[in-house]
Parts: sequence; structure tokens; C-alpha cells
Amino acid sequence: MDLFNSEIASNILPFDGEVNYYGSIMSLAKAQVYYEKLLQNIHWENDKAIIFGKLIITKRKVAWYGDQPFSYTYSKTTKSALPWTRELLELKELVEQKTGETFNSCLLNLYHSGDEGMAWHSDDEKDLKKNGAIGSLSFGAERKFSFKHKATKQNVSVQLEKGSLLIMKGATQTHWLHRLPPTKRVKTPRINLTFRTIDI
Ligand SMILES: O=C(O)CCC(=O)C(=O)O
Ligand SMILES: [Fe+2]
Repeated sequence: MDLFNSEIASNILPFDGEVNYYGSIMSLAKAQVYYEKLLQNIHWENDKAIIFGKLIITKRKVAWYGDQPFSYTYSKTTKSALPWTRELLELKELVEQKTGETFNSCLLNLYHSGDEGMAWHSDDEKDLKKNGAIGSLSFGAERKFSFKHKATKQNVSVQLEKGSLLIMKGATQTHWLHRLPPTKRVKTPRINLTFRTIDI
């Protein structure tokens, strides 16, 4: 499906939420340049989380940027947002233009290989605007991304291509979990940007 210049993308969820996959929204060459710049210029740090009362340091690296030094608490740890870089602002504007949504912050993830992933969760932290859209851009290795309905356990998956955009909105976080499954097949890094709205 060629969605390169298209503003429309259909909902991949059957009910109880809205997830639109736009496919790649830029040329492969541009996606590669962004991948390299983000790898270099982002203040990547290992993520800390408190899970079952134990401090866990993840192999995955994260970073947190925004309009203001927002603090964001998840898995009982708090981060303070750094000011936007030039590339992040360009990408934020691109995602806003494609989706008609606005965002004031971005959580970034760096998965060094398929050994690293993210477990089932919903992005329903109290700092986030309720039912606010989340725009997700992917660079580097292609990975599978999955949704599971909290009640029916129904699964929906999508392959996230280089330079692709996925948007989650409406009641998605209330009714569905999502994850990035680990995979033995992927040996190279992936960078993911999730643009969000912090409630102020
Ligand atoms: O890496 C991804 O595609 C998703 C990351 C994610 O779900 C999150 O940061 O909340
Ligand atoms: Fe998430």
C-alpha cells in the first residue's frame, strides 16, 4: 500500500480504540539521516524502573524532551524533559501536519537489537492528557508491534517500517495493551519516538 503522500490511514483496531498506521512518511534516505542524527544527538540514558519493589536498569535506552521541563512519572521513576533539538522539532511538526494533532513532549526509545523490547502496557500515566493522541515514529530496524484487548484478549499486530508513523488515539489506552516483542531475528538498533501531550 503506498501511503507515502496520503493523509489517510485506516484504523487497524476492530473496536474500542483507534490506531492508524500511515506506513513510511518520508524517503528511505531521509529516514536514514534522521536515524543517524538521533543516535548521535539525543541524550540517551538507560531507563530505571521499579518493578515489584526492585530497581531495574533496562538495556533499552530512553530520553525525554518537551516544550517545558515537564516531569513525567512512570514505573515509579520521574524524568525531567530536555529542550527540543532541531531534528525533534522538525519531526514533531511533520507528525502534527500528517495527523492534525498537536504534541508538547516526546519519549524516545533506543532498542540496541531484537533482544530488547517493551512488555505489555498502556500509556495511561496520570501526567498524560486523557485520551490524548500518541504519535509514534520508527527509525532503524523494522520491528513488530502488537495490541491485545484487555477483556477479549484479541491480538492485532503491525510491522513498523523505517520512517513510519503510527498514531494511537481515543479509547485505545483504556481498552488495549501494546508491546514491542523481543525477536531473535533482529540484530540491529531501532529508534522510536512517541510524541505525547502532558496535561498542564
Ligand atoms: O517502541 C515502540 O514502538 C513503542 C514504545 C512504547 O510503547 C512506549 O514508549 O510507550
Ligand atoms: Fe507505549
